Amino acid sequence: MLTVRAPATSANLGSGFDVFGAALGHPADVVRVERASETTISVTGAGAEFVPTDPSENTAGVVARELDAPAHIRIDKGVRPSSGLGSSAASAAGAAVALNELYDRGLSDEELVRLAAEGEAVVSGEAHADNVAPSILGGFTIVTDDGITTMDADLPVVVCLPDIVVSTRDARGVVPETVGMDQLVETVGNASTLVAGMARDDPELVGRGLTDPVVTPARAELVDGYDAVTEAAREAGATGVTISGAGPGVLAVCRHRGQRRAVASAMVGAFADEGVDSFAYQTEIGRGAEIYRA
Ligand SMILES: Nc1ncnc2c1ncn2[C@@H]1O[C@H](COP(=O)(O)OP(=O)(O)O)[C@@H](O)[C@H]1O
Ligand SMILES: N[C@@H](CCOP(=O)(O)O)C(=O)O
Repeated sequence: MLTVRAPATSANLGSGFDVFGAALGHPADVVRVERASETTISVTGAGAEFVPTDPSENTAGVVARELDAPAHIRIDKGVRPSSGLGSSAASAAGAAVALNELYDRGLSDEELVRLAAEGEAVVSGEAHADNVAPSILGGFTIVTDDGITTMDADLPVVVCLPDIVVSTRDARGVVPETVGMDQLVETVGNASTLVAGMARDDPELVGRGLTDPVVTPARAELVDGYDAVTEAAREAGATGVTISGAGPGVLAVCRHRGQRRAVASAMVGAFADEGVDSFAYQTEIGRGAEIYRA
């Protein structure tokens, strides 16, 4: 038996649609694997009732199939499904790391990310790796067709999770198919600012770089109260705010750790004013998947 803790992640970070991602200190999925002749899956924890146990529909089961590594897989969900916090990716990442170790396959980090992305494809319809990369590698990640760049980053964040469901598949449906040159220039500028901010652990630059004129405005329509929550977080001191992944989670970058409480409370309060219950994680950019032997 082998246990892996695979963290939640926040993809896109506004200006880096389908490219940027960051591991969060918490929450996380815990994936336990045991060799078996056939793969079985059991799921407990947050939103377990919404997670399929058929291996061909579960991201962890698809990873086991792709790696030809049958196992009894037990998933304890810390990351609520359809949250924008990479829930399905955390299980895929945890399974990839765990089964690679259990079966001694010796895959490289990059191979593990590609394998976990295949698991993700069962949910979103395509193999995007911007959640599985940070869940496996930790820190801030940049995923392109040419490879993965990782960066350690020390940044306090709040992620507020409203009690509404937005599936990644639906949220991909509202993304505009074309962009104008002005929007392209603005996005490149903001993405560059964000990367410089990550390299310097500078919350002002990262906050500025979170702004995106294309994807986030389209998706904000799916998140009740998004504008009010953004304004409240900024008033409480956040340097920048955006939708986490495909939503409905909302991510705010803070200047220092001590500020997270006020930002979290402002965001929860603003959602409540719109009649939406929510929970805020006060966290930071964190480590990638970790193996525990039991
Ligand atoms: N191991 C898994 N953990 C969570 N969700 C899973 C898993 N396998 C399949 N799913 C499906 O993935 C969907 C959630 O994924 P997604 O929409 O990408 O949300 P998130 O933003 O939280 O990743 C749900 O419909 C769920 O049934
Ligand atoms: N780049 C993807 C990321 C989806 O993240 P999730 O946490 O909502 O699964 C997208 O924006 O569609």
